[in-house]
Parts: sequence; structure tokens; C-alpha cells
Amino acid sequence: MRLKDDQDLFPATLGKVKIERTSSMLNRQFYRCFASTSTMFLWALFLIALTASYISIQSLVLSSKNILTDKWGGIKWEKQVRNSASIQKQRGGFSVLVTGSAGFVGSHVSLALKKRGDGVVGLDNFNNYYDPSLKRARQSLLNKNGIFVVDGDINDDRLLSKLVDIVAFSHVMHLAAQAGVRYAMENPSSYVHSNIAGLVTLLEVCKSANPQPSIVWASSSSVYGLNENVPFSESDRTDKPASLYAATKKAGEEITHTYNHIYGLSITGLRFFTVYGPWGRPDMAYFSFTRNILQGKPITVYRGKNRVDLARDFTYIDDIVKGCLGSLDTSGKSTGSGGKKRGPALYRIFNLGNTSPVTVPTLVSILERHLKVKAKKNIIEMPGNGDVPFTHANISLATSDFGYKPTTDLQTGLKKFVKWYLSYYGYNGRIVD
Ligand SMILES: O=C(O)[C@H]1O[C@H](OP(=O)(O)OP(=O)(O)OC[C@H]2O[C@@H](n3ccc(=O)[nH]c3=O)[C@H](O)[C@@H]2O)[C@H](O)[C@@H](O)[C@H]1O
Repeated sequence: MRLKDDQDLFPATLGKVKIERTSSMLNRQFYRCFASTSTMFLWALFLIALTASYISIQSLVLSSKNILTDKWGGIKWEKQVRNSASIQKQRGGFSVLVTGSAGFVGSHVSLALKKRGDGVVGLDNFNNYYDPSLKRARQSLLNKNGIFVVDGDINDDRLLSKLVDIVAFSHVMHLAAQAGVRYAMENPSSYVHSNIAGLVTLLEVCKSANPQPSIVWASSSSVYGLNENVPFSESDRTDKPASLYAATKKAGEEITHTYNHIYGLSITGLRFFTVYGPWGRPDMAYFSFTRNILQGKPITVYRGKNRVDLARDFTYIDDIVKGCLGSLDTSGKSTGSGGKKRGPALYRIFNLGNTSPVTVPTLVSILERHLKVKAKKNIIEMPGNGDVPFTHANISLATSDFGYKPTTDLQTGLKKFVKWYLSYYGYNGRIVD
């Protein structure tokens, strides 16, 4: 049936309307009304269905938020975490969460733990403080050795809680940090974010975990600041930091003490002394000097007051790794559980240095020898940027507690670094196959 047009339904002159026409008009109005009601009903149904599907999509998005946005979560992810944490040793092995595992020290420590049969799960946020492709390359090295690296931040308490729910970690090796002394003047908040807020987030999760893991973490030689007692001992005062970086590491030592005291967490802080070696950090002097020397670019060498050369107790990565493992092995258990202290736990701080400082110009001449290229040196007075004139570790405490004994001098260690550098980047800073 064809619906009549508007002229039939709505007469232009009301007085001229006939009865039969009126009745058919009523029918049509009824029909139209019914038609519009059913249309409305259909629209309502459609809207309800639309709302329902919107809500279910939203909840799907929310429930898979971890996978979509946080890059973690899901059954496959959990399986990877568990596999990576599993201990290969017959008896007495650890399962260790290594934060900053795609970093310089973190990657070396992770590999050493895995090699001796411990279970290792890595965590790294892959930030771009320096070239993230180097961090990704370290990550694939770890992957090849059966270590899964979780892509996430130590400030993410949901992620950390999830990790300690999935695995009863015996230890946390906390090496994630904002490093670098001079960069603290450019980006102060990143130091507070990682070295203070991130540390507290991690400690909060660890103190509530059941069982509580023992924690070993990276402090820094920079806490000695303007200390003049030589060599630097753990009992020396550390209340004169020269940079915000140093101040955040010093704050970390105080913060960890409170978590040990209140919650019974076993905590060991390691004061690393200018660590160097293969797979190192491109922001550090030995690394950037190598790059510039090979590319024929000048290097800036800072000099202290009264033309005194700056010196560092450069410490080779393999020695640091031994110190980290020795600390883990002797850290004892945390005594609390679920946020309650059950007794006193170890609180320790150790220097991990080399005990023989070398001046920066000597570092440069060793590099020149290994690279067989002369450096273009630009020597300037040390700017007021947080640097200290020298560092020198007294390591007797670490030696007596876990037999720490560095064996690599700067000459030997830099030779190994240069060998790695050339194989990784090639002669002109380009990557060779
Ligand atoms: O042990 C630590 O606690 C710290 O060690 C490291 O700091 P630093 O000892 O300052 O190492 P690094 O930058 O290699 O400078 C070495 C020397 O070269 C001088 N230096 C530096 C740069 C430059 O362009 N020229 C120069 O002369 C510079 O003045 C210095 O004398 C870590 O980076 C830091 O994260 C922290 O772990």
C-alpha cells in the first residue's frame, strides 16, 4: 500500500473534510502513531544494545589495560615471568628481581646470576637518558640467556605488586636509577622520580610482600661529596653532597634504613666507584672520550683548582659484579612478613671500589694507546657542576664480609672495553655486523 502524500492526510481547508475521509484519516494516524512507536522502540533497543556493547568494550579495554598500555599482564606474560624466575640449581639457589636489568651494571649482574643457576627476572623502563637501542641490545643478550626483562617502571606499584604475587623472590637487586652526576642540573626531577619516589615505591611493595625479599641496591661513591679523609671509609661523614645525584643517593641510604628498622627488611647499600667496562654507559667519560677520539672530535678534560688533575677510583665491571653477588650471598633473610617486623634484619653499606685512583689525563692516555689515535684535548677548569676532585675507596669492610677483592686495573679493563666498543660500534662509531 502506498502512503498518500501530505495533501491527502492534512487537508489545506478543515471545513471541507468528509466523514469517511475523516475515519480513514484516523486509521492512518493510528497506523502512523503505531509505526512511530515501534520505530522508537527499535531505536531504544538499538541504543540499549549500543550502550551495552560500549560498556563491555570499555571493560575489555580496562581489563586489558596492562597489556595495551602498561606493556605487562596476561597469561603468557605471567608464564614468562615464572619461567625466568625458576631456579636451575639443585639446592639453595635464589630467585632475584633485578631492577635496571637493561642497564650497564644490571645486565652484567643478571647474566652472572643466571650463569650460576639463580632465577632472574629483569625490570627496566628503557628510558632515553642515553641511547635506548643499547639497552635493547643488552635486553636481547639477556633474552638469549633465558632472562625475561619486564618493560616497566619502579614507580608502578601495581606492576611491582603483581610481580611479587607471581614469584616469591628471595632477593631484589635494585639497580634502576637516574645516574649521572652533571645531568642532575639539567633534569633534577628525574633524580627525585627514580632515586627517591621509585625507591620508596619498591620498598613499600617489598615490605608488604610475603615472603619479604632481601634487598641489595646501588648507592654511590658520590655520597662522600666533599669528604677529605682518604681513602673513603663507610664510617666517614656523608653530609656534604656536591650534586643532587649524590643527595638522592644519600637520601636513599636514609630511606632504606627506616624500612630496615620498621619492617625488618634486610638491606645492603653498595657505594659503586665510577664503574666502567664493556656494555657501559655512553654518558660516562671513558665511553664518550672513546667515541670522540675515534671520530676525530675534541674531548673536554676538566681540571681541578690550582691545576690539579681530577682523579677517580675507576672500578671494572667484573669486580663490581663479584661484589654484588657477594652481597646477595651474605645478605641474610628479611625478618618481616606482610608489612610486620618479626625481628632485627641486616642493614649494611659497603664501598665497592678499586682502591687505586687514576687521573683523568692518565685515563685519556690509556685510551689513546688502546685506540692508536691521539685525542684532541680541550682542558678546562672544572665547572661547578657537581663534580668532586677525587674518589678513593677503602674496601676493607667488603673484603672482610664477603671476600671482595678487585683484580682488574684500569689499563687491563679499558683494553677489554675498547675491544667490545670496536666490535659493537666499529671504528667510526658505526655498528659493524
Ligand atoms: O661513582 C659514582 O658514584 C659515580 O660515577 C660516575 O660519575 P663520575 O665519576 O663523574 O664519572 P664520569 O662521568 O665518567 O667522569 C669521570 C671523570 O671524568 C671527568 N670528565 C667527565 C666528562 C667530561 O666531559 N670531561 C671530564 O673530564 C669528570 O670530571 C670525572 O672526574 C657515574 O657517572 C655516576 O653515575 C656515579 O655512579
